[in-house]
Order: sequence, then C-alpha cells, then structure tokens
Amino acid sequence: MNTIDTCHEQVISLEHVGFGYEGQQVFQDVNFTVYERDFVGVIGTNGAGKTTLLRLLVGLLRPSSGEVKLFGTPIQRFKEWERIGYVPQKNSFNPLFPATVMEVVQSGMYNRSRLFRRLTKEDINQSKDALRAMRIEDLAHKRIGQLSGGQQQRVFLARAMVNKPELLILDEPTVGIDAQTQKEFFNLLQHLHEHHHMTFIMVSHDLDLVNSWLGSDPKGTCGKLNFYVKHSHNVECVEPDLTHGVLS
Ligand SMILES: Nc1ncnc2c1ncn2[C@@H]1O[C@H](COP(=O)(O)OP(=O)(O)OP(=O)(O)O)[C@@H](O)[C@H]1O
Repeated sequence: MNTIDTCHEQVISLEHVGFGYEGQQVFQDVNFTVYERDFVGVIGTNGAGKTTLLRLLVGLLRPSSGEVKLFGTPIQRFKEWERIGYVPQKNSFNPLFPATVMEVVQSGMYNRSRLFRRLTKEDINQSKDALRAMRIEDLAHKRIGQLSGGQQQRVFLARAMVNKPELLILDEPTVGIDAQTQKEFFNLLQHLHEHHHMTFIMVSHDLDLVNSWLGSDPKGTCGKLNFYVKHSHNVECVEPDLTHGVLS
C-alpha cells in the first residue's frame, strides 16, 4: 500500500489475498503492505468489506487464497498477539456480565505466558493510565454490563491500548461515543502515531476526518475500499504513559 516509504519493517502484508462468504466473493487478489509507523484509514461504502478485511488481519477469518503476514510471519504461525490491539465494531456486554471495568481492561494484559502470573505494580499503573486515557477512571469499579454503550466502547478502547500495542486495529472505534471524547481519542491516536512508534489501521465512515488527517488522496484501493495512509518520521517521546502528550 505504502509504496513510497520502505525505510521500516513490514507490519501487515497481504499477498494475492482472496476471500468470500459461501460463494459470495468479497475480495480477489488483494496486495498491500502496511509499514511500521503508518496510519492507514480504510474508507468504503456499507458492505464493501471493511470489517471482513480487519477480521482477516486478526485471524478470525482465513483467506480462501493468498497469504496474510503479520510482522513478517505468516498468520497461521503468528503467536505474538500481545503486539496487536483490536477493537471490533459494535461490542457490547451482557448486563449480567460479572467483571468490573478495571478487570476487563486488565484482561488485555494477559496472554498465554502471563495467564497465571500476578499483576505487578507497573501493570496496575499501566491499566490506570489506560483508564485515564479514555477518561473512565471514575468507572473503574463499576460492572461493565451496567455501563452505557458509549462507556463500554471506551472500556474496549482502554483494553486494546493497555499493552501499548505496536499495531492497533480499530473498526469504527468511536461509534456511540460523545463528541468531546471522540475529539480527545483522536488527539490521543494522533499523538501515539506521531511520537510513539505505533502503527494503526482504522475503519471509519468519517471521510472528512480521514481526509483532514490523512489527506484526500487514497494511496491504494482494493475493490470498493480506499486506503488513506500517513507515515510518521517524527521524533519519539520518551515518556512511557499514554496520556502525557494530550490530557492534562
Ligand atoms: N458472516 C457473514 N456471512 C455471509 N456474508 C457476510 C458475512 N459477513 C459479511 N458478509 C457480507 O460480506 C460483505 C462485506 O461485509 P463487511 O461486514 O465486511 O462490510 P463493511 O464494509 O464492514 O460494511 P459496513 O460499512 O456496513 O460495516 C457484505 O456483502 C456482507 O453482506
């Protein structure tokens, strides 16, 4: 996808990828590459295949042809899922789900190797930082099922960011979130992209936002999908927390 800048490692590559549901072809022969420190905005009409594309990238769907690679490894052999944060479209918790907001956010820190390990003080500070980034510190001890849809979405975003993933995959992340929080969230994403060596791929219906941030010229197309790409070469911040650059 980003044909100009080859100074960084490949984070995602799709090589001749095809996919269809029960005979209905969604993609054919898709080729693109996302490099470290790219921010990719994916725009397309309803049904164009945006969610399907992201589900292929996180291994929830398998391509019917071609190959998906993450960080240079074919996805069927990829194991380092803690390097990736994913926020699917339209999450919601059953009102009876027993976990608190803090527990849901901290569940983003577990992977197979850490499953039975106690959280360290640093882990706890990191989870508080993610809650602060999404302005939900005051909800930390509430049950997730009792929150509004927009509040729950903020919890999913905090959960995806708690490990400070190298690649963040977002499917219409701010649907249902109020305007002020959306603005703060996009400021945070922008800062993380520009100064924290993170790579992003985000589906959005907000063409104005994508154009104002990533430019009005798509760098690639795949069927009915358009990819807008911005690459960062900015100096990186040394501060480890998520919120230092954007929130007071
Ligand atoms: N589980 C499924 N089984 C069969 N067909 C599906 C399934 N999920 C999606 N599709 C079809 O695949 C195509 C792409 O769907 P997808 O959800 O990826 O589109 P999208 O671009 O994310 O749409 P939207 O903007 O409405 O969210 C659509 O024609 C849809 O009807």
